[in-house]
Amino acid sequence: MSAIVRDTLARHAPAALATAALLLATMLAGIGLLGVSGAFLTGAALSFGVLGGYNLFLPSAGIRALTLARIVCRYGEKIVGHAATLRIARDLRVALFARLLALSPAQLAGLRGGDVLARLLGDVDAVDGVLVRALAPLLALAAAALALIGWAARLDPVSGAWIAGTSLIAAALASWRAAAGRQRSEAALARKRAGLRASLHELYDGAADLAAMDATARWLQRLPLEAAQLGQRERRQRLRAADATAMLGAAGAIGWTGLLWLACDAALAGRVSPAQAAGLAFAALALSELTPALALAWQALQGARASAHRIGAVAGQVPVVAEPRRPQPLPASGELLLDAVVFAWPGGRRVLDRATLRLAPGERVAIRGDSGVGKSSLAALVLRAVDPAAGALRWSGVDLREAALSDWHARLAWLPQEAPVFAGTLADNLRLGNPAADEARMREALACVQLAPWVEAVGGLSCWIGEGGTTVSAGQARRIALARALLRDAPLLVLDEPTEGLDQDTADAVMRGVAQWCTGRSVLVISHARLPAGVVDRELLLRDGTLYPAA
Ligand SMILES: Nc1ncnc2c1ncn2[C@@H]1O[C@H](COP(=O)(O)OP(=O)(O)OP(=O)(O)O)[C@@H](O)[C@H]1O
Repeated sequence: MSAIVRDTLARHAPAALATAALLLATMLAGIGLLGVSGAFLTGAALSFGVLGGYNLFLPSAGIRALTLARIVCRYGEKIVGHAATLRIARDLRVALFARLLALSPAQLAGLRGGDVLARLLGDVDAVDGVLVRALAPLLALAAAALALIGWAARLDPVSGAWIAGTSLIAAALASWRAAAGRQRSEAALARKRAGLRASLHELYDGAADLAAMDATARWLQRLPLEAAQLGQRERRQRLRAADATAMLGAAGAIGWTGLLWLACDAALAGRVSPAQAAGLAFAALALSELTPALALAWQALQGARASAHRIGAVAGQVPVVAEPRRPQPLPASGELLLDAVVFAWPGGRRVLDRATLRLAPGERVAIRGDSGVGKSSLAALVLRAVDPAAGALRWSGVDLREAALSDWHARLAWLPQEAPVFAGTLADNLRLGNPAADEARMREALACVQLAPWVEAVGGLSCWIGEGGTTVSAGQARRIALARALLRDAPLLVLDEPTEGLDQDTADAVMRGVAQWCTGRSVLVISHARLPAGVVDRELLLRDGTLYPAA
């Protein structure tokens, strides 16, 4: 089982035990209720007409007490169990999300976006219910069976042995039905669910492109097929659960018929009173009614194990960028040095080969180079999304591998190549860069990226922007993301293609504004475009993994 699932469940073990205890109390109250009722009715019927021959009050008080206890315990079990389930879901999602964040994009590259979402939602759902749907019922049922066996054995050892034997057979039947190939089929089911979710996610994400390519119909054809396959598997699972339940029900009925015969025999032989024999038979009946739940509990356990495995497959990855044991303090500002850096993506060619760059405090440097030459890879190294194979990146002499990631990221503002625009107001989007930025500062940043007239036209900073920037043009979205990066109060800015998609005049005006805004801060600009004079202090060309002064 994955460590984050094990640790999360272990943290909630007291709640799990409380749930199992309440469920056990509910079961015992139910068993006792039927047993006492059976004994009461039989005793009362047999003493009919005998004045003062039967004490009606004690059993009827017992019945009332057990009824009340059953209701209260059931209520308590629901409250405690569901609260624990929700807390487990919360903790697991947070822990898994934190693990996902620590992984480099390359480590998640093998997973479809929808699949990651499926692990965060569907698989966590399957695991969080393991207490209420599987562990608590299994524990409580075992304890209730033991309690009944103990009581029955004291009353009549033959009946006790019979209940013990039939309970063992029921448990063996349930685990046999759960074991054979079940783990594999639950894993396949979880994979199919994730696959369908991922396809839907991609359909939604790429709807415009699919429509433009006239490929929507072809894509849509896949969905019913995937849904049908999933439906088929789920039906098969349900049938298996139904047949295991029926099997357990039949075993329980046969076992109970045998017990009825044994109880009558014990009464006739005078080993127990008729009322006790009836109590025994009815209590065993209550237990046999509970045993079919074993099948569902086993199935929930297997489903949770398969999902825990899927969560572990993602969460168990070791982040390629490790945090140092004893982080070195990082100066607030300083020189960035790429010192003979060598880097290759896993399985790829050397993208950087002893690349060296010295970026003095307040200096602005542009890096140019052909597409695919490694400019964004260099930015990934600066961000420490990955670490170099040889050489080092240093900030004021401190190797970045020796510093805490959060400390380093606090010194950075980054505009990625595919910067997202989030659903919310323009102000919400800008404050992601700097939560303390006031309206005047945000307006200045927008003016710097040549968006001031547009902001007035759309009604100000409270203008709503759709998810992915659906209500703004690509160039506007790019500039909103750039303004967000500018607002961040960091000594080093890394801007990856800041003017992509802009016309030359606007691009030049934006870059002049950026240069002015960033006076005193270090800037690393990755750009295909020629920058206007004065925007950067130096231009470098990345070729064959090495940085050269640009001509
Ligand atoms: N996450 C990644 N995993 C594996 N390989 C990658 C990854 N990112 C980039 N690469 C590879 O590294 C090489 C350099 O890519 P990079 O994105 O750094 O180039 P670039 O100069 O920024 O290109 P462009 O100007 O087109 O954005 C390419 O061959 C690319 O396929």
